Amino acid sequence: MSICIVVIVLIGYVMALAGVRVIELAGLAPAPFCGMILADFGAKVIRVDRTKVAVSVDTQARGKQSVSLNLKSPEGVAVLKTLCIQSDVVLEPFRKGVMEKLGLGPEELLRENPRLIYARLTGYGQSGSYARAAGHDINYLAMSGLLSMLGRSSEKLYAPLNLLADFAGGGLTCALGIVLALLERSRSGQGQIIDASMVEGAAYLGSFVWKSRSTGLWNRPRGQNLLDSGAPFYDTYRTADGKYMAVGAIEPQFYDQLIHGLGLKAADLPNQMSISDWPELKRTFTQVFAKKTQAEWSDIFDGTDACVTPVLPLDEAGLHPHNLQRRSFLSNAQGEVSPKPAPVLSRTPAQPSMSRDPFIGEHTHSVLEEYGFEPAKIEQLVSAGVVECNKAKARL
Ligand SMILES: C[C@H](CCC[C@@H](C)[C@H]1CC[C@H]2[C@@H]3[C@H](O)C[C@@H]4C[C@H](O)CC[C@]4(C)[C@H]3C[C@H](O)[C@]12C)C(=O)SCCNC(=O)CCNC(=O)[C@H](O)C(C)(C)COP(=O)(O)OP(=O)(O)OC[C@H]1O[C@@H](n2cnc3c(N)ncnc32)[C@H](O)[C@@H]1OP(=O)(O)O
Repeated sequence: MSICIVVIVLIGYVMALAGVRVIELAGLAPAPFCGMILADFGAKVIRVDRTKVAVSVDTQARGKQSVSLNLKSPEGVAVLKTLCIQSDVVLEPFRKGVMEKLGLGPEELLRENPRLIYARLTGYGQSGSYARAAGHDINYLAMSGLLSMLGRSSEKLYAPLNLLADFAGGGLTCALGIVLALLERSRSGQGQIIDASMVEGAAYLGSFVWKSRSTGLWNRPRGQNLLDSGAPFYDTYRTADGKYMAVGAIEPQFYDQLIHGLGLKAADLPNQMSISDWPELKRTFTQVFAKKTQAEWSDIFDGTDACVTPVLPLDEAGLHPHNLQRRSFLSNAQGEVSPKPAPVLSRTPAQPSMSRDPFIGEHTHSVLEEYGFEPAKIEQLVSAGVVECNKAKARL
């Protein structure tokens, strides 16, 4: 309690998710992101790691605590139950059926804690013939329909990193589900189960594509439409120094500014929306952009409405004046740079931890004590190999 007061005094406000207790079972990429979002906005997130593992693959552990627990032992299962009974959210990233096999399915846990929000983040969801199949982002994106639209004309399909299914359709969508369930619980007093399928999350993210098909926006083959790199005014261009500019000059008034900035004359060019002329116009833009460096083009287009921006590599994004002004990126105690949590809430913005990520099992002892385990019981669990405690000092 006193620590809580000190924190509030230091930061001056209570974060949106303060007081929310989350148990995150360690997973690959989407669930760790979901847990990090919740931690950034004030939730207490305890990641449950396996025992006998030295290094975590969780690169999104900001603000989390780590408990190292062997769920293959009945005592380990009992410990997890105790943690979940006193928590608001459990987040599990396993294949369908894994939690039930451990005796930790939603029926068991909700029976013991009816206020629990039981979030299940999987690729294919909890039902359907693929529910138990292994998969990764690219598979989920493929099944969502969206991957078929990603890629340039006459090139093969391309998954844009593992951003769309794992993180947008997966971790972020699951976090939305958790926040919605918390909001609803404040009225009903009841928890519920969240079935977050990355196929469906990614598909939902693409609602614009589905619902704009009748407009003709996607009528042409892949890579030849307005927003899929078909249009010359919505694409990237290489500059004289091998860097790139991004062009998004869709509306006529912005397109005029693009043409002006490029030093071209509208009268010498085909109409902006003459699709048959797009390949030729693209060649013209390509030649023009290749004549100046990225910095020179930025000077020309900065301060205009041409919708032209430099394509920044990760290590330059945080140094751009606009991003610096908004402090869009942060640097933690290790000097590691990463994006600040978004969006920004006016009264209670996220206050991400600046500390290093937890070592596996670093908080086993303190968390178990906090959740009511006597020191002698903790020692017994350690001796039996049910939990592992990793003393941070030994690692420094
Ligand atoms: C494209 C992305 C994935 C990218 C991941 C990469 C970023 C990383 C993958 C490997 C990493 C590298 C590697 O670790 C080596 C280095 C380590 C170093 O520390 C860092 C550098 C590394 C090079 C490192 C770098 C990177 O981190 C990597 C390259 C994705 O798409 S992620 C999305 C995947 N899909 C899902 O999450 C959907 C839902 N889940 C599933 O479908 C399955 O879980 C999945 C992912 C298919 C895995 O299936 P698997 O058979 O392995 O597991 P499950 O069936 O779910 O069962 C889990 C079993 O584990 C037991 N268990 C869980 N917790 C505990 C515990 N505490 N104690 C005991 N046992 C536990 C559980 O009971 C299950 O057991 P059973 O099988 O017996 O039922």
